[in-house]
Amino acid sequence: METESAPRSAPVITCQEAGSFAWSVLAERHPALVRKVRDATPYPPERQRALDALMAEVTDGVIAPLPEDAHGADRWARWGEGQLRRPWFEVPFLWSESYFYRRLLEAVGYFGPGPWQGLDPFAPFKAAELDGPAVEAELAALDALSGRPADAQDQAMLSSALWGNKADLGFQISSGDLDGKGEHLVADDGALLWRHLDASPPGPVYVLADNAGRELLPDLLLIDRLLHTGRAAAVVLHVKPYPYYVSDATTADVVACVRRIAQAPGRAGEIGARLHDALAGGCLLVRAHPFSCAPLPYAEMPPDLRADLAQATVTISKGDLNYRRLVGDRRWPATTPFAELTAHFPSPLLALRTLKSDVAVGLSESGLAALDASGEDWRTSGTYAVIQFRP
Ligand SMILES: O=P(O)(O)OC[C@@]1(O)O[C@H](CO)[C@@H](O)[C@@H]1O
Repeated sequence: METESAPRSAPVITCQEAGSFAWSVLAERHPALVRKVRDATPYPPERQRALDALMAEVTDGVIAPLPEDAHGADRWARWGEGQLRRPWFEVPFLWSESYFYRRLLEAVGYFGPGPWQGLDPFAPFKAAELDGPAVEAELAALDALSGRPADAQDQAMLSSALWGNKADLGFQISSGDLDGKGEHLVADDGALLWRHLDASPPGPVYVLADNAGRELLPDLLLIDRLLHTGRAAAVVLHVKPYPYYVSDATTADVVACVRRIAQAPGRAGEIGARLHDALAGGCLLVRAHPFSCAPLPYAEMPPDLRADLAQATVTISKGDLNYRRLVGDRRWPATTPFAELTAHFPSPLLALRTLKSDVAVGLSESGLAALDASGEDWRTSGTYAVIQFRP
């Protein structure tokens, strides 16, 4: 039985159960991703052999450490204590999925030395998304928005940043769905964010970024709104230090998105110019901390990152993976309070997340009952979302 002093616990999610969502990621999504990476970039035979070896290891082998001289090998040896040399499907899902991306980069020679160093294996997918017609239409819609009342503009920016999270390329590999039909917000603390910001002296707002392209574009529009309305004195955007989870944003992706917005006509172009100036002037700061690609929950963040985030008026966390890392990738009862599981976080916190994995918390009893009665895969379909705030 839970007592007041005993911290909550719940089983950690692993990939062991055949047919489970986590199992499908390792058994199906990752092989499909490796095929796509090979189709998109003509890697030479030795790189392809390394990819084959990785896939064989995931299926039949045990988790091998990185070579001793590999980029971040020490860090990964530390993060891997208790997980290395075990079968891939037995270790925590959060850990195996994250390490898979690190090993994929090793296989394609991303960290070098050598001629393939620095080539983002996911860049072709990210670029195609940014060049697509949907982006043009989304940016053009900003012209009509500028005539709306200020609070409607706030809401629209928050909502776009939330639903932009559906635009995750890893998710599309298995679902093929990005049309936005049947979306439902099952927890909405959006008003609490605006109230919190309006009641606080303008300080730094932190954003834990998720995907590039069609998610990062609305994130940047929201960032501009926070800066332009004076609610944020500065914004600190935490991105990934290297390509990760297919479409996760790196500094290069931020620059590409700001360029794309600035090239658009009308209001979007104006916002793009402001974002360019905010970056150049130091009001919009980009950080790429190694822990952003760690296979661990945020409760275990290192002291330097904790001290950085503690300065935030509020931290806005984007996406499913960040959410799993915030609350812990466990089979929590879905009514477990969000505030309780995120009490470890060093600043007020807002999570914008579409549900794309088994973790769900902070739901009401009645909301949960309705979701369970829907007969849908509501935890993983990407059509349900939450906006959850913890002061
Ligand atoms: O963090 P994001 O981009 O919202 O989602 C990442 C994701 O696609 O990856 C995992 C499975 O691969 C799931 O947690 C989730 O569906």
